[in-house]
Amino acid sequence: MSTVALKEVTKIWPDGTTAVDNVSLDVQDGEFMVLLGPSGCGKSTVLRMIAGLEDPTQGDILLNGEPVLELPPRDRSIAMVFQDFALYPHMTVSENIGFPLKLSGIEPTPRQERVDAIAGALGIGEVLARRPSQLSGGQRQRVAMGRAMVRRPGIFLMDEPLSNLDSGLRAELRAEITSMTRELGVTTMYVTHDQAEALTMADRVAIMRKGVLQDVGTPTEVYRRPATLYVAAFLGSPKMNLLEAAVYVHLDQYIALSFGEQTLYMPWNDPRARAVARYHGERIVVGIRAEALTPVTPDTQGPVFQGRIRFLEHHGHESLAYLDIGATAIVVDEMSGPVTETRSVGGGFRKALQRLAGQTPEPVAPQGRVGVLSEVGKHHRKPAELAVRLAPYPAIGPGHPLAVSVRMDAVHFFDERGDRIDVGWR
Ligand SMILES: Nc1ncnc2c1ncn2[C@@H]1O[C@H](COP(=O)(O)OP(=O)(O)OP(=O)(O)O)[C@@H](O)[C@H]1O
Repeated sequence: MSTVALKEVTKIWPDGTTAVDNVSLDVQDGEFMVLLGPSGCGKSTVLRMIAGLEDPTQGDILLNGEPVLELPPRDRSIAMVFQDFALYPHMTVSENIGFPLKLSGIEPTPRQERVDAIAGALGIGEVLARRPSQLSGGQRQRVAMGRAMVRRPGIFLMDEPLSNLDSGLRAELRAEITSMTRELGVTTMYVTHDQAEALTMADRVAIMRKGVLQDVGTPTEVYRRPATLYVAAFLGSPKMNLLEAAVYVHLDQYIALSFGEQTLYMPWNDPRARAVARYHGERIVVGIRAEALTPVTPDTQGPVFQGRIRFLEHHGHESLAYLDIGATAIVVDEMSGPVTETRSVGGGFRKALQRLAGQTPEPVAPQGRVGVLSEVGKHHRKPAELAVRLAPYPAIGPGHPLAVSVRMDAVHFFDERGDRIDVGWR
């Protein structure tokens, strides 16, 4: 059995950089856990601390339930593969893979049997007699993995092992790595900044930003129900549409979400209504993926945006239309956090709120809190270009009006800090 547990682990470098900030994470026996996040978010530091190559500043690391911070790397039953792996150039593939076994004193015959088995599993059985210089990049990476796996470690750590390979080979090796680790039942932690890699390979994904763990879940969970605005913005292609909306509650009837020129209504019996109602008179971020938008005829009733196509992108199997709907988009900056807006849009919302307030006998637009989003979140704003999926090469083009219906049950809500509003949602 091999499990990994990080307990409130923090790593602060001597220059004061906080690379990992209070991260707690449990990896189950045999699980394939992917650490996902942009460059510099602390993924490699997490792996290196588990391997024993760095010490945490605070917190504890447990392997199989036992604290290991006092254990040197060689006693942790861990194998690690990096992006920049080094093979011994003067040794054959077979000797490279078998080298760790030789070091531990395993006799030539059982050693060769294990080398042959792992080389077969990795599809490099034919090149065992070659030297590294006679291999392709993909074959070399397989040899590096073979060398790491041959000692049958309890835990396998991989740090962007495919990033030097071309995209075809990456896809091929992805499938091989996951099937190999599952077959061997080895607990794996895999670092990548590539969301496609994460979503296709992982049993669970842990998403990091600036040292902070943002979300942990199965690929379906983090994609369908992102815990934070950051995760919502990071996952998916095209990116989730993130629109700023003013919330106005008509008690026991519905909640109006005003996007400036257009309004969507959430019925009061929607399970998320009470959570969203707490933001009455405030601005929130509404996330809508392209797949939750369906082109409809302009006179369609219900939750519909009326827009005009600003531009089209053709992707062969589909086209993406980007619609101007008179709304404001929130742009989450991946690395440095949300940045200050460059264009004032507060007036639009205030007007919208006033308009909404006019519809009710008791106007309540708490001005003090309207604007919190720009002050606290400091998100970057721009006119929204609503991404909508269309059939390939549609007959309509830029300037054409287009109405899209919104699947309200697939809409996400985030507060000004970027936290999901409907808690207890998974
Ligand atoms: N030895 C070091 N001394 C000081 N700062 C460091 C050191 N190693 C890493 N850092 C910093 O710690 C932060 C996290 O780095 P880390 O390598 O863990 O990120 P990462 O998510 O793995 O990035 P990448 O995908 O680019 O490898 C970064 O700000 C990095 O500059």
